[in-house]
Amino acid sequence: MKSFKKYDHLNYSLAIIFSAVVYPLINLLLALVLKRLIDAGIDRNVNDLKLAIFACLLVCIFLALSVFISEWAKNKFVNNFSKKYRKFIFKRIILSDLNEFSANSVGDFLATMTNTISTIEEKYIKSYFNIASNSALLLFSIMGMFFINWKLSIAVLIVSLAPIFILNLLGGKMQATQNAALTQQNAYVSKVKDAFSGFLVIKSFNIAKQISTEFENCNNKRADSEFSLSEINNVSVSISNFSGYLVFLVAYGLGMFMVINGSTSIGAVTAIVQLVNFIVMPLSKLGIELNNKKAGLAATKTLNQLLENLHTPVKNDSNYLELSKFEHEIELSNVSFSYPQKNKVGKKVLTNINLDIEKGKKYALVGMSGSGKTTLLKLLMRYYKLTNNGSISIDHVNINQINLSSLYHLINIVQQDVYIFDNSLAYNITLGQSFTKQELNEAINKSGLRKLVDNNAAGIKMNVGEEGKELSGGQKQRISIARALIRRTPILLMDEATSSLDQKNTTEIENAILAVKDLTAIVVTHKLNPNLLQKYDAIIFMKDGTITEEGSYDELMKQKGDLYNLCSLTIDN
Ligand SMILES: Nc1ncnc2c1ncn2[C@@H]1O[C@H](COP(=O)(O)OP(=O)(O)OP(=O)(O)O)[C@@H](O)[C@H]1O
Repeated sequence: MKSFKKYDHLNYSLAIIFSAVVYPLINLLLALVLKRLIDAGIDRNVNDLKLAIFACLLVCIFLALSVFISEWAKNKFVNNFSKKYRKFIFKRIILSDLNEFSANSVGDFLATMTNTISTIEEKYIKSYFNIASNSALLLFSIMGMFFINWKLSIAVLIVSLAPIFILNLLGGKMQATQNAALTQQNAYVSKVKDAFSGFLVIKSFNIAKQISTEFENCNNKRADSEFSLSEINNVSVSISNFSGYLVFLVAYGLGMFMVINGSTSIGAVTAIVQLVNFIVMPLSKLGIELNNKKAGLAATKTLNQLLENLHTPVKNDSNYLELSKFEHEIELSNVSFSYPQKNKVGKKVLTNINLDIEKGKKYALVGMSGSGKTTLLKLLMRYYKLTNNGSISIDHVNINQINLSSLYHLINIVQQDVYIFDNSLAYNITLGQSFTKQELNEAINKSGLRKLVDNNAAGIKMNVGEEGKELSGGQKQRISIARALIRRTPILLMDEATSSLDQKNTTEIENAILAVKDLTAIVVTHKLNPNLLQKYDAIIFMKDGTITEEGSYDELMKQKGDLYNLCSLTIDN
């Protein structure tokens, strides 16, 4: 809890003061004025009785006020905690590196942002306050009882404390069961996510029945683990209830014996029974809350394990260089790369790549499937960091030393798989950043989206649906191209960005990119159109993770090497 207080110090302190100090104190006062009231009645002392009634009324008002303030402050704290903690976790996830993010499934993150955080809020945070207030209530009530009659108090205490030991034994089992329940809940969220995201595959391959069976297994395990949890809760509540009844029996029974033999008054027994209420109730709640806290702790551990694998974002980016312009060249020197793998060394995907990319030139990156073209672009985007093997620099500055936001002002990528947000067409191009109307129109025209905009009554405000379901594959790719063009970064990477477009549209878009004078572009393409390839300053040919040829289209065709062979293969087919 220590680390959670920082989310709202003021309301945390208010809640603790009112629930763990003010409320139990006033409660104790109520028992004492009640004793005065009953004894005044039995003594037939009207003045004392009037005074005691007035005092009781005042105490009741303060009691109600203190409950209101402590609940308000507690809810406010939980509310602020919930806002800030979710924001903090979301930021940690969204700012993580691509390889750290890919080490977990999206379902894991979804479950963390829903189930795990809710369990921490509901079980850990709320139980913390409840434990504090119930412990204080218990302590003040015991003190009051001892003050009124210590002998009766000892008997009541012995009966009250027995169930705590029994409940404590259940705590370990509770934590293990909660862990298991959380794992099942997370698996359930992942399964549901997979089923709905892969709806089209499920329909097309006729596997709805099999997926339903998988869901049923997962759902049964989730429900069973929830039931095990409720069973342990049920046992806790029953033990607490039974001990509660027993405490009343001892307080009333023994108290009345003491009244008969004249060692205490009826007022004192009533006050003690009133205080017993505040021993029984907190005791039964404490058992439950201690178990809740253990369950909440288990969720906190799960979340911390996930965060441990995500790097802490650097607050002060001053260690990194700001690069505001691209003036000369990108240099790849001895670049070798393997994708990071858990507990083993991954297969080498790139070997000793040496390449100079000059400002303003256009390069076509060509090669067989799996030869490493996409990987090369990913390294230029610094999605993965090169560690020992080689370096990539822009204008002689190693990209590992450039701060990411300034790097992405220089370089941008259009990928084959486009993620479309459930928002308007304009939002999907600007991504919520501000651009002028003219800039937006220019990007729409160059990416070939004009017809789509003009044919829709809502124009650029048209909603494209969840994951762009109201768009064709080609339209999604055009949006991705518009996203890159509007940003006018001096370096543009295109990874089969026109694969869903026909030859005419591909030619139009590639021509538009080739025509941008100062733009440095690397375009991965499988469409080996001689008319287009001739327009590139150079063609880079990749094979098995290495560059085997580099030169203009005419030079490479004359060489009759890899490009020639690939083009012949394409024409033959
Ligand atoms: N995230 C990854 N983890 C491990 N290996 C990967 C990963 N991504 C790609 N690879 C492997 O790296 C190699 C190169 O893949 P890459 O996607 O760079 O090739 P490519 O030339 O772009 O292929 P294509 O033309 O089919 O898109 C392949 O053998 C692939 O299996």
